[in-house]
Amino acid sequence: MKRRKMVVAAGFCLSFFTGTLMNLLFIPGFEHHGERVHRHHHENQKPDADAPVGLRVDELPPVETATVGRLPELQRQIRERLDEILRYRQTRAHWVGTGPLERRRLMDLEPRSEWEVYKGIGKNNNYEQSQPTPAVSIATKSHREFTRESVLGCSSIDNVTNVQYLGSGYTKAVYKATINSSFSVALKSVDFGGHDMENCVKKYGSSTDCYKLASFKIVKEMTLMERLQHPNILKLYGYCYQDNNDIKDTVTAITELGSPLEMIQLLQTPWEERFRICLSLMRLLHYLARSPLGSVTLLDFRPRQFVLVEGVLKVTDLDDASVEETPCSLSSPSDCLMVFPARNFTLPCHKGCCEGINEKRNLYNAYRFFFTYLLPHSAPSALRPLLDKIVNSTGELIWGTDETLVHLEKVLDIYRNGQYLKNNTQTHKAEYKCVSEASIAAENYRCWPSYQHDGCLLSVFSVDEAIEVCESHAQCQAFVMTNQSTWTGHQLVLFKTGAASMTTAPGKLTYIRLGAAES
Ligand SMILES: Nc1ncnc2c1ncn2[C@@H]1O[C@H](COP(=O)(O)OP(=O)(O)OP(=O)(O)O)[C@@H](O)[C@H]1O
Repeated sequence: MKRRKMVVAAGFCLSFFTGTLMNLLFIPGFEHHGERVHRHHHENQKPDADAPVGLRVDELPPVETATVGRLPELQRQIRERLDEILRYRQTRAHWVGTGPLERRRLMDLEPRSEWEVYKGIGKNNNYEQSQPTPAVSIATKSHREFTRESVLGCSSIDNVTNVQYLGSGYTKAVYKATINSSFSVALKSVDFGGHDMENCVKKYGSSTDCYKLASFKIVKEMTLMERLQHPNILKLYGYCYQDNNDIKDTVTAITELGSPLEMIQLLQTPWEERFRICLSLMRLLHYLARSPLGSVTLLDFRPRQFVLVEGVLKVTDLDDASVEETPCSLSSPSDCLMVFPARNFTLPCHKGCCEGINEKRNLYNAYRFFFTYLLPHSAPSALRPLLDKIVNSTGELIWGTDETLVHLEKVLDIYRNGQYLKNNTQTHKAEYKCVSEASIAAENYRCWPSYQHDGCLLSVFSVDEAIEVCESHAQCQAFVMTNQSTWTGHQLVLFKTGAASMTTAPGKLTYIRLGAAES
């Protein structure tokens, strides 16, 4: 009990700290740059920078400090957000899971007052009492075992260590924390000092209600994480409701931990890794186009909405996801106009809805934020025509997610099987001597794009490809076939300027260019 209070206090301090940090870091124009189409948008949502023309976007009224008579409006917004969450939870047609959160959900949806329904959403107090989290076993279990068997709750985050601030956006603050000294998670909560809370309190003067509105974004995100199960959607491990000093029932989502996507850094990583990100993204969009909840669009598609987990791209920010179809009438073609900064598209109106608008918006955003930068750049030359076709077809919205994914999977297949290599009939200029169980300790040189900062570590399909690479580098006199491989099964090879520092190394093979210094 005492410890819980301390954690609550710590949580409050963290929120305060984040808020202060965000205030210090606030730069005008920091807001969103994704487009937005949503019938329930209102002034407490993030501002639209390039919302599509012709689609229904509410006007954002100026922020006012006068709060008198405005609370019913705030209540309406809370109600709308709650209704949206309930819609996601009530879509039973494609019901997939039977996890503990969902079992709680069925109990939670018994008709009660609005406040009770709110408090019931995702609240796991009963679950915690009936099935205490086996804290001791956490240390010995893998993520998969761990999350399949248990849902994390307040008791799991009571004694977290290594708490580190990861980032924050308009509404939420995210921290990295270690549970039981062994299991790293991300903790997401409402940022008390964030723009969302600050603007709302300024306008409506009720921190309790503003918190409720903001926390529904986290509840929506948790609901979607639970309903949309896919390897490229961040896993929800659990959640905790606890009383804060001022506000009752503050919610913390406990999710899989990732690392923020740094586009500049990505441009410097090997093509194979960048291709992996694009393929992960496409697999995600393919799933979202026909998800159990319908066709889901990510209204805010900036790279910062995604994180990397062991090289795999996963979406983390789902509070701007929407399954709403855009209504249209045949007499008004502009209803289905999608406006992006560089170009516009008009989609067909079919049975009162803009056909495939959610899927197409995701695809074009994948093109403009990811594919153009990450796909063709420094790809194996034999794959360039295929990759260019993928980039062009998504940029023109010629293909849907099905076809785009088929083409990306085909690229993966060609790459995995080494079919991108030129016919190996060509003879190599030099002869190489193979020394088994050996490696070269020093004699490194730098190359680009290397998997290692201070050496030339590249992935190859075969020894022949390694020889080709070595012959294309003026410094290369030897190379070590390591026993490590990349996600495609390609082998990692360390290229060297010589073999003077050769040592015994089980499992590794060293190739020395004949005529190179060996002593
Ligand atoms: N699971 C995670 N692992 C690592 N970092 C994360 C994780 N979730 C979020 N982040 C980081 O925290 C930041 C804020 O999280 P999030 O996007 O959910 O907040 P938000 O308030 O909805 O932000 P936005 O204004 O972009 O919508 C993200 O940009 C991301 O860099």
